[in-house]
Amino acid sequence: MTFDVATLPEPALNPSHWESDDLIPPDGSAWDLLVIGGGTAGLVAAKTAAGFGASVLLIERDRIGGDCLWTGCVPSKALLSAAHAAHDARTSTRYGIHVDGVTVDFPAVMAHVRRAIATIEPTDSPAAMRAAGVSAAHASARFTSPQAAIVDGHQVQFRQALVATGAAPVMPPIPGLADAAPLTNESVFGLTQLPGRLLVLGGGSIGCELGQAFARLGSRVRIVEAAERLLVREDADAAALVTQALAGDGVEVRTGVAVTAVRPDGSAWVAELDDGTEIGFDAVLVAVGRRPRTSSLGLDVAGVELDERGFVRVDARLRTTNPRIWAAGDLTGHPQFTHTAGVHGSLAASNAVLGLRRRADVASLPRVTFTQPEVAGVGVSLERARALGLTMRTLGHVEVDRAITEQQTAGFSRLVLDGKGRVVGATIVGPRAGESLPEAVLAARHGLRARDLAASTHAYPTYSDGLWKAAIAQVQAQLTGGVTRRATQALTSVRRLTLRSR
Ligand SMILES: Cc1cc2nc3c(=O)[nH]c(=O)nc-3n(C[C@H](O)[C@H](O)[C@H](O)COP(=O)(O)OP(=O)(O)OC[C@H]3O[C@@H](n4cnc5c(N)ncnc54)[C@H](O)[C@@H]3O)c2cc1C
Ligand SMILES: NC(=O)c1ccc[n+]([C@@H]2O[C@H](COP(=O)([O-])OP(=O)(O)OC[C@H]3O[C@@H](n4cnc5c(N)ncnc54)[C@H](O)[C@@H]3O)[C@@H](O)[C@H]2O)c1
Repeated sequence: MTFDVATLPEPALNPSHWESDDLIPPDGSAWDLLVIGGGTAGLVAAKTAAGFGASVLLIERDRIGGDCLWTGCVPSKALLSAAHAAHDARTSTRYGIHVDGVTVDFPAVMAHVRRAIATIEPTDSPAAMRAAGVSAAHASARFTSPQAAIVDGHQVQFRQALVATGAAPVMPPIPGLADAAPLTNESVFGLTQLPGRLLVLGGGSIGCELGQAFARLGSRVRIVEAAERLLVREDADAAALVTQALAGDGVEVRTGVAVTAVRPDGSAWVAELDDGTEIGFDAVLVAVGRRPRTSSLGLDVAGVELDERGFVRVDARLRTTNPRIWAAGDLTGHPQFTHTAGVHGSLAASNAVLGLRRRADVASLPRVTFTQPEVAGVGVSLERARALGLTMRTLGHVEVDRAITEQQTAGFSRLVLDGKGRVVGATIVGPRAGESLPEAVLAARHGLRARDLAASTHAYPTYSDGLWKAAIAQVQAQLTGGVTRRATQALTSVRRLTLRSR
């Protein structure tokens, strides 16, 4: 079986030819800020700098909007929403609602995915950039010196520059894999037919999200993950709940094994695993991580060093080893999220243009994996909390009334607290967990304590009750232990005596 992996077909979705602005800066000599890469980091940086009155030239070689808009967050979340709708229809019997004959119209699902992209695209478009005061050019850029780059054959001088060229999917060197035309995030959203049997290499965020999406849309999905478990960056018990949900979706999860070779099998393919087993498949999606896009940029000529993993080396203020060049987003080695790219792009631009010395936040960056159940986390993980001897409060969602009313109790809310009771981490697993996370992010960022969360009334019945109840449990534990307990008991006795004597 062969899949027609076209690039996104609608003209509105393929604005690969757009008019470039003039490459000559307004003062005729040098741009205040040259931004290379028009993904989230570059876009936010360019708009921020232009907002401060800087002359800004943004260079993008493909589509403005980058991975998030075209091949990442937006299409994956749109695909997941369709898949979850199919799942809800199939499983509504538990609420006494019977839906017969759920069918998936895959081309219509993909049209929904493209509509989501097309609706968001105008906010990131070249026109939007111009409206924000940014000059944008459709070209590749390469540094030719620490203060100049070549763009479309033209030398461009800059006072400062920001590199934001993102990351690309890693392709493992498995013999025979290339012959099977492996899908990546760059091609999977161009599928026009649902794969019958989909093999997914990698059980990280992409593997779990897209593995679940395709399974719920009707593919027979197998995920092969080299590590001992899925979602290695999340708490083990959170990952276990996702593994359980995937099994419920019919996904076969194989961990601790690796594919050693791929060979053809008629019109399909077979993957050979290092435990001696084999998996037959029609299409394979590779999601084993992403490598920074740093080649062909002339970074060496510009004096910009890479770290030992190949990411652009930046200091806490996002300055590279060339003091005139900054970097933000997926190519820096910071967690690869759109919100990180945006916040760091803005921060790097502010530091560059205004000469500020703001430092990038790395301790309270949120993470959300949009499977069902959703997994949301910030700060210190369970494993690290144990190693550091920190306090943890975990509340199972069997105690959250909203979860009970929705029959979605397979989840939990966890707070990690330091010795002073300050929130230093949180993990939430359950429906819309990412929507309950921000208060934990706020707490971790501003040193709030469990008692601050406990003292803030949460609406009933919401999923945020989970975190609230965990905070209350912590406060109650403090009140019923040691000195505090003796003090409250003494107060109660005094009050009792006072009232008796009246
Ligand atoms: C399937 C998938 C799902 C994801 N889901 C989420 C999610 O739900 N939430 C989340 O927070 N994150 C998600 N991410 C991660 C998120 O997409 C990235 O972290 C984010 O897009 C990084 O932005 P960036 O600006 O660093 O890079 P990019 O978006 O990759 O932008 C870099 C741009 O630079 C351009 N470029 C490269 N080289 C040159 C050159 N030499 N000259 C000119 N231009 C150049 C590229 O064409 C590209 O447009 C997802 C990623 C994937 C793959
Ligand atoms: N919801 C989100 O925010 C979201 C969604 C998707 C992607 N992303 C971002 O994109 C990045 C890349 O995603 P990803 O899933 O490709 O990477 P990842 O790092 O999250 O996971 C890759 C997985 O592949 C495994 N692996 C490596 N080599 C392998 C091999 N040869 N065979 C089998 N397994 C192998 C690794 O052990 C790891 O678990 C993520 O780090 C994340 O930051 C975010």
